[in-house]
Amino acid sequence: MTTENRAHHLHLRAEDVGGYALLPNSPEQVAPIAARLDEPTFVARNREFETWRGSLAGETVVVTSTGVGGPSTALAVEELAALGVGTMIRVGVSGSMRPNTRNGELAVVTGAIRDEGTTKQYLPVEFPAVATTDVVRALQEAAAGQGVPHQCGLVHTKDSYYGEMEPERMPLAAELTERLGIWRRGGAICSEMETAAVFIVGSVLNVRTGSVVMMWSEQAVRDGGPAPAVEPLYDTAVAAMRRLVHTAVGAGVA
Ligand SMILES: O=P(O)(O)O[C@H]1O[C@H](CO)[C@@H](O)[C@H]1O
Ligand SMILES: O=c1cc[nH]c(=O)[nH]1
Repeated sequence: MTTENRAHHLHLRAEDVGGYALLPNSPEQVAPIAARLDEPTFVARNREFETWRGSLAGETVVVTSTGVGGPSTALAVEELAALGVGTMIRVGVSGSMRPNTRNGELAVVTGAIRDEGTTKQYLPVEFPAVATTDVVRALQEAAAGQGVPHQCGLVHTKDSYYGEMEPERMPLAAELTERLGIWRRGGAICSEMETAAVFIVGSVLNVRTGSVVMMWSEQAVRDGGPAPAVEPLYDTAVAAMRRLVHTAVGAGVA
């Protein structure tokens, strides 16, 4: 905490947050997600961390950007948890690892392959990075309820975007390519850069966590074509959070 009782990196105070957080990656994604909450208000910005606050069924929900990758995501989860947030959902974009995935399909993530460095400073690799069951269920029900095509499964979390996109360019080309093949054969459905940190830091701090990521099809990634529309992703994440809030306050799901 800073001298003004603000979290060191997020610049938030305990009274700024409630029990729930949605975690996109980029500051530009925060306001559009917060616009789906009641009474969205800008709260703070420092470095890559921008936070807006709103509410669902009268409960405070914050939307905070995590920045790219494990280190900054771990900071965000740590500081939000210290301020009292107990439920967090990552909301992002990923590259599909399955040939028949449609461009823009969602992945409701059940677990993450820890092919990154941050979480190894929390728990040994034998410890699984898994989502919390009721958050997974809320995300599945929200996607189904909105008619959004989705798959449920494992995500690959890595540190090097270009190591995934252009492994052949790297000195470690053979190893990177082999490992990507291994994750595919093991059943990974897509690849991104933050979910393992959300799940592992969440486990250590006793936070409920989930992750929903939109998948670029392999062809769209290869073509560098336009990104699929993110509205179904944002709608699904907010609808899932609404379900979790309604369950907690004992109201029916709207
Ligand atoms: O679309 P977002 O959520 O930023 O996430 C994906 O895109 C970034 C790389 O371009 C990585 O952070 C990866 O996880
Ligand atoms: O393929 C992709 C697309 C988005 N983000 C990633 O990390 N990988």
